[in-house]
Amino acid sequence: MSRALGLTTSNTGYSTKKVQESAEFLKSKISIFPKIGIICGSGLSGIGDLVENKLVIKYEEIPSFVTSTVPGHKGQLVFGQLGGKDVMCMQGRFHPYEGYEAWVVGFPLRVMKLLGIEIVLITNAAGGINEKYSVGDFMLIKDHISFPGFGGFNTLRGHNDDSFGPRFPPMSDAYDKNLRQLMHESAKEANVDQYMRDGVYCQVAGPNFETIAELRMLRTLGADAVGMSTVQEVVTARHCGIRVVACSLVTNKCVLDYDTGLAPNHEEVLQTGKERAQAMQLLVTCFLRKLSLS
Ligand SMILES: O=P(O)(O)O[C@@H]1C[C@H](O)[C@@H](CO)O1
Ligand code: HPA
Repeated sequence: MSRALGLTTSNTGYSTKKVQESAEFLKSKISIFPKIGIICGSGLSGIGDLVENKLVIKYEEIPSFVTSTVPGHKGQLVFGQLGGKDVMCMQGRFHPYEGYEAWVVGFPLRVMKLLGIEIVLITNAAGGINEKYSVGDFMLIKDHISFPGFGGFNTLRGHNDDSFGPRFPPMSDAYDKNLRQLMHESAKEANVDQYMRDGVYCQVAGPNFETIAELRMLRTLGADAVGMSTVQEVVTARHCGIRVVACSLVTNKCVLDYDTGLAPNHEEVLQTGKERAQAMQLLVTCFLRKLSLS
């Protein structure tokens, strides 16, 4: 708070009390406490459908949770087992373009932290900028560029709760090296390594898809794929010490040339998700099987 001028910060961001209320509610419903969180991207909610011995909790039942408004995002938490591990799976995420503040988008990660989650596996649908990428490829995220973040739309903006993490957390180690290595090994085992890329994910605010000039700029800046999510989740997770592994499904090729007549659309994104659902599920399941927890 800036009291000297009689001012207060306009947005204090996370309310620890609200995070605790959500976590307490969930603790009252579950009997097994998973160490792994999963976030399903657009069209990828099938990962959550595979969870065994499911306990499903709708977002609207959870205190202080908002709802998913985007087709392809079911808006529910699934607790159970996948790949032999206890997991907590978000079937549906929150995006800035839905009108949610950045801290609201990151909120579930703080709830995960209070529930004891140590690793989060994040998936998303993204447009392929790198010309070597094909529709249906997976891109293991090695780093990110956040346009909303540069613009001040940062999940950590406002009051810092030191009990979660430091005011100025590093992001140079955002994507865990060992988990990425394990994901590559899992891709080999799942026989999908021929589709596996390593790349830089760029988050834009959306909801419109990018112009050709914007995409050319992103390509020049080193982005391999572009999407409208993930970064607020990653930053919130890393701030409170949750390890992150994140994988994009390239659902469409970005249109980088004029006069092609091509235009991306959400139906195409969901369709690719459907077509590659099984491969993604296999990859995730293999990864979970190989993962050893402390
Ligand atoms: O939630 P993700 O990032 O997987 O969804 C992407 C970005 C937009 O929400 C949508 C565009 O089709 O897919
Ligand atoms: N741009 C931004 N977000 C996306 C895209 C895209 O081309 N495809 C899926 N999500």
